Amino acid sequence: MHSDSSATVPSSISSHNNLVSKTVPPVKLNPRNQTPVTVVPVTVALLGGTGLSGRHTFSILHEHPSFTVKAIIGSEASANIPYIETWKKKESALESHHERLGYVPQPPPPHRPVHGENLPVPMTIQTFLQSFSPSTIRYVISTVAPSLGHIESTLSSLNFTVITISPANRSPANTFVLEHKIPRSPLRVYASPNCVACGVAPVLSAICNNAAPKQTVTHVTITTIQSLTGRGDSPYPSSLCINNILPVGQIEETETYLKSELSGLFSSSSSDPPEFDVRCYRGGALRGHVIDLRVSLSDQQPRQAKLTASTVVSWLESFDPLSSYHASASFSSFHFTGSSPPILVSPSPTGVLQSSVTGMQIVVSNVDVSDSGCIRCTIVVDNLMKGAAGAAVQIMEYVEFHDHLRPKN
Ligand SMILES: NC(=O)C1=CN([C@@H]2O[C@H](COP(=O)(O)OP(=O)(O)OC[C@H]3O[C@@H](n4cnc5c(N)ncnc54)[C@H](OP(=O)(O)O)[C@@H]3O)[C@@H](O)[C@H]2O)C=CC1
Ligand SMILES: N[C@@H](CC(=O)OP(=O)(O)O)C(=O)O
Repeated sequence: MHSDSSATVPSSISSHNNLVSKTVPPVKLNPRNQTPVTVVPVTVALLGGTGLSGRHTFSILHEHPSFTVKAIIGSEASANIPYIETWKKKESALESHHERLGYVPQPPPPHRPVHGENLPVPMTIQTFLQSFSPSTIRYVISTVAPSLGHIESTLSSLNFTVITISPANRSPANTFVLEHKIPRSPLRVYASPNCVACGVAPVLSAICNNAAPKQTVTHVTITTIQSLTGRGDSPYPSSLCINNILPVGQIEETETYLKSELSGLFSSSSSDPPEFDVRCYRGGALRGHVIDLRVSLSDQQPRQAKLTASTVVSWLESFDPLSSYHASASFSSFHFTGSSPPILVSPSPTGVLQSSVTGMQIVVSNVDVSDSGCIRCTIVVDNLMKGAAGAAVQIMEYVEFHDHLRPKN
C-alpha cells in the first residue's frame, strides 16, 4: 500500500539532484570556499525539551549550524526555572536512581549564546501558544509521553509543523525511517517510529532490496534487550524482573508498537509484506539497545547459489540510499542525514556506541546464515540518537532541505 505522502527510498535518487542544488538551506560556511556566510537559523521549539530525549535533542541543536532552539516547553514543574537548573536536577535524579548501573550524568550545554541568543527559559504550552506562531517557529520537535499526544494534535491544527518521536500520533502514512522511507509531500506531523524500528528498518531494507526479485522476506523475528529508558523517570517494578532482565510485555506497549510500526513501514513497500514476531526485554544499561534479528526468505530456487554470510555483509555494507544527498556540499553541512553509511558491520559490537561518531550508525555483528537459510545478526542501536533525538533532527533536516516539503508559513 502506497500512501500519497511517502514512498520507499528508490535505489537511485539522483533525479532529485536538480531540486537539491536549488534548495540550499542556510549554512554556517560557504561550502565552496569555507568562508562564513550570514545565516538566519531555522527556528525550533522543543515540546518535552526538559525530559531525557528532549535534553538530548537540545544538545544536538545547540551545536547545529542551521537550527536554533527558540522555545523549550515542559510541564508547570519546569516552567520559568532556568533550563540548566532543571537539567542538572534531572540528571542527578537519574544518577541516584540508576546508581548501581554507574549512570554518568550528562553535562548541561555551555552557557554561551547560540546563534547570538541566550538559552530559552522553559515555558508551559499555554505560554508558548501566547508567544509564538508558525511564522516564528518553523518546527516543533515533540518528545512527550503518549498520553500528551493531544498537545501535538493541537499544535498541528494550529498549523505548526511537528516532528515527533512519541507513539501517540504515529501512523503508516506519517512514520519515516529515512533510509527506508522518505516523505514525498508536506505533512503537519512527521513521526519517527519506536527506537528499535529505527535500527531494524535500514537493515531489513538492505536485505529486502538485495534479495529481490528472486526472493522476498517472509518472516522476521526480533528479540530485544533494550536499555532502561522508555518511561522517563518512572522506575520499573523489580518484582517483574528475572534476575536483572525485565520482560516488557506486561508493562509497556513496546512490542505492540514495534510489530505494528514495522508492519506499516514494510507494507507500504511490498505487496507481500513480511510477518513480524517481536519479543522485548530490558536490561541494565541506559543507552544502546541490543537486537537479535532473524530473517527468513522465501524458498530458494533449486539452481540458486546458497546464500552466505559474506554476501549478506556486502548487502549491508553497500546500503546507502541517501548517498546522493550526502554528495551535495550544502546537504553535508547537516550532521545527521549526512551520516554515511548508515550501517556499520563490525566483527564485535563492543564499544560501538563510542566509536560511531554521531551515534547515528546502526552497528551489525554476528552475521550468519543458518542451514535452513535464515539470516541472523545482532544489531546495536543508540536508542537516544538513531532511535530518538538524532532521528527527529534527521527528519527535520530532510524536510527543511527539500523545497517542496519545507513549511511555507
Ligand atoms: N522514538 C523513540 O525511539 C523513543 C521515543 N521515546 C518517547 O519519548 C517520549 C519521552 O520520553 P522521555 O524523554 O524518556 O520522557 P521524560 O519523562 O524524560 O520527559 C517528558 C517530558 O514531557 C514534559 N511534560 C510532561 N507533562 C507535560 C505537559 N503537561 N505539558 C508539556 N510538557 C509536559 C516533561 O516536562 P517536565 O520536565 O516539566 O516534567 C518532560 O519535558 C515518550 O513518549 C517515549 O515513548 C523515548 C525514547 C526513544
Ligand atoms: N516506547 C517508546 C520507545 C522507547 O521506549 O524507547 P527506548 O527504549 O529507546 O527508551 C516508543 O515506542 O516510542
